[in-house]
Amino acid sequence: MAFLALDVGNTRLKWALYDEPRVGARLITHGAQFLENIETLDEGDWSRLPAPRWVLGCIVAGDAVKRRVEEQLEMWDVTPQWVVSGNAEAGVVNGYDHPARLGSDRWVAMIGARQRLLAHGRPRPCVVVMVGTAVTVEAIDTEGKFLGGLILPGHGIMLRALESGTAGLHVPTGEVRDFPTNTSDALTSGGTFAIAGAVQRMVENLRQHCGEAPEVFMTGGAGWKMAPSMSTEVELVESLIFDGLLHIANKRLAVA
Ligand SMILES: Nc1ncnc2c1ncn2[C@@H]1O[C@H](COP(=O)(O)OP(=O)(O)O)[C@@H](O)[C@H]1O
Ligand SMILES: CC(C)(COP(=O)(O)O)[C@@H](O)C(=O)NCCC(=O)O
Ligand SMILES: [K+]
Repeated sequence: MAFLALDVGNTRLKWALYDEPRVGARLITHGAQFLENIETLDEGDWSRLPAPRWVLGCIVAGDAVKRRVEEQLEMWDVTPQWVVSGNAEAGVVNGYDHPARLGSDRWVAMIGARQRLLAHGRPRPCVVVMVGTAVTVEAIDTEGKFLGGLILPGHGIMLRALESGTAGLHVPTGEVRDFPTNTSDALTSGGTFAIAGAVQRMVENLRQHCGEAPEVFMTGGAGWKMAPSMSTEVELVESLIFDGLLHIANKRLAVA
């Protein structure tokens, strides 16, 4: 019986259909839509899918978007479940001041990352970077406690902020250069190294805290653009949120 996993961010809805709500389930098909095109899903991408028996997702895009997604899901006889960040799940302990206020995408990605880390062998500290509309950089210690994380603007927001706040920064996208010598390259490199620098700092903070170099996972729609410019080794895992959702589904749904 099929399981639909959803990740609704501030720019795009990402979806993945699996044959079961279980770790190691087979991916049947997947896709993404920009939020402005959500209304096309029921008659478009989703129209020929086998009907899912379960839908589990994380959403950070607000209630209006959530209602629009739920309207599309009415094509099937299924009630979606949305993850709320909790105090602890799948071996990750939430150190946020108010655990439920942590973005559920961040929580789910950390659960996916921790499981992947444990599958690699001995527990280690890890940093989880998500490069989407915003960029988040999370720190998890050796025991699986989420110590805290950074939120910074993504590439697009950084560029739009500079464009709207200045007279002379309206230029095409440039290249990432160590020493940029034109405005386009200066802007593109500035944004990229702002993110890379934040990650490097968090890696150092966590290494100092835990006494061991962390493993670094990167995900998100713009992760592939960031990964080559990182100063530390990163593992790019596009499916981190879906991996986390499968883990949660495995516990909540597979036994039912
Ligand atoms: N096909 C694409 N077209 C435009 N931007 C893309 C595309 N794929 C990835 N991106 C980049 O990824 C970001 C969105 O990534 P995503 O992980 O979907 O964000 P969110 O989870 O916040 O919705 C955009 O801001 C853009 O920089
Ligand atoms: C930080 C975020 C805006 C990231 O959103 P995204 O880039 O994935 O669209 C989102 O996780 C969010 O709204 N979080 C709630 C506040 C918090 O995590 O502290
Ligand atoms: K996201």
